[in-house]
Amino acid sequence: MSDVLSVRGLTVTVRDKTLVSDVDLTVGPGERVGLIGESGSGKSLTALSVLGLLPEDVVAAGSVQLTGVDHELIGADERRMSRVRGRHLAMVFQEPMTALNPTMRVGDQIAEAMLIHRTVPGRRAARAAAVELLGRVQLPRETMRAYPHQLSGGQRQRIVLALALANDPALLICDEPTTALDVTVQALVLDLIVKGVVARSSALLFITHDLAVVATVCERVLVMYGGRVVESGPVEEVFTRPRHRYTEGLLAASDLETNERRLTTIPGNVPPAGQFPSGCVFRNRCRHATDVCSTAPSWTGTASTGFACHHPAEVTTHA
Ligand SMILES: Nc1ncnc2c1ncn2[C@@H]1O[C@H](COP(=O)(O)OP(=O)(O)OP(=O)(O)O)[C@@H](O)[C@H]1O
Repeated sequence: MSDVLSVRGLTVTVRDKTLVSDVDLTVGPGERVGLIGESGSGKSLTALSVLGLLPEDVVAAGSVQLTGVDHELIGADERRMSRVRGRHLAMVFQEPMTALNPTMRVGDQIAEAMLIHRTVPGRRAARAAAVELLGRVQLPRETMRAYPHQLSGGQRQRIVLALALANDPALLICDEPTTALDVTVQALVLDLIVKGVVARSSALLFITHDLAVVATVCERVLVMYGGRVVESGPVEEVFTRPRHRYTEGLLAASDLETNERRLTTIPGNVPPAGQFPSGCVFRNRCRHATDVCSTAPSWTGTASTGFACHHPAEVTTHA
């Protein structure tokens, strides 16, 4: 099957300064791809180029193709891009308030997103679908009547996720979606993002500087440095056998343990990397990332039955 997103030779410039150079990037159907790199490495500009949301003085060149859209996205005018965004391509940014209308009830905002793109037959169906979407992000029906300011940061980000997924986009782009959230709700929002894209077979491009999050959420990763992609590959491969010196440094500076190191520290019935059941969203990491499981690991299970991480707060089964 052909790629959902295909970025070829993307270069971003401001006046005579090149900020992103010759980036190639693909995301396959249903694939979850991470884009990592230090601050200023060009991750957000790459995403904004795909979304057609670059600031006025910043110019993108190259090619961006999206499945289901029969025109080139680079250089497409705002009229065309507004038909693509929210329908074929959706996004969740760091700050949920920037994506929400403060004067409108959130139920109406979700319903409106479907009505604008005519993916539902009418207002009644849109409201019913909005209630269902709220349920999928674990918010009660009553949330329909809430205004954004009446909700917590985590609840708002779940509304933004419901909005983003409302029209079953082929691709969801998340740029640091949990960075501004309290650590206690970060894991829940990440889990809902993964469940949301898996349920819809949507592809995911996930931007973060947090390697533990990439290991939890993504299957493949691209590493950016100085506006270029310097390394890419399956997450386990890049994180255990980095080829580029910058990736090595990034790993060393993070609190992410390599599979090898972690497996030697985890007692019990944990198999070597690569033997985890295919389709296991969290692979050999629990959703609590390194904080709890690497210091007090407690894994049980076998390759045939799946694995469970027994965290005090909850049990995550990896099947
Ligand atoms: N409008 C602009 N004009 C000039 N330079 C810009 C503009 N926007 C971004 N840049 C520069 O482009 C480079 C890449 O920025 P970008 O926001 O893509 O980085 P990033 O990897 O997403 O970083 P972060 O993780 O901090 O968000 C940075 O050096 C930034 O200062």
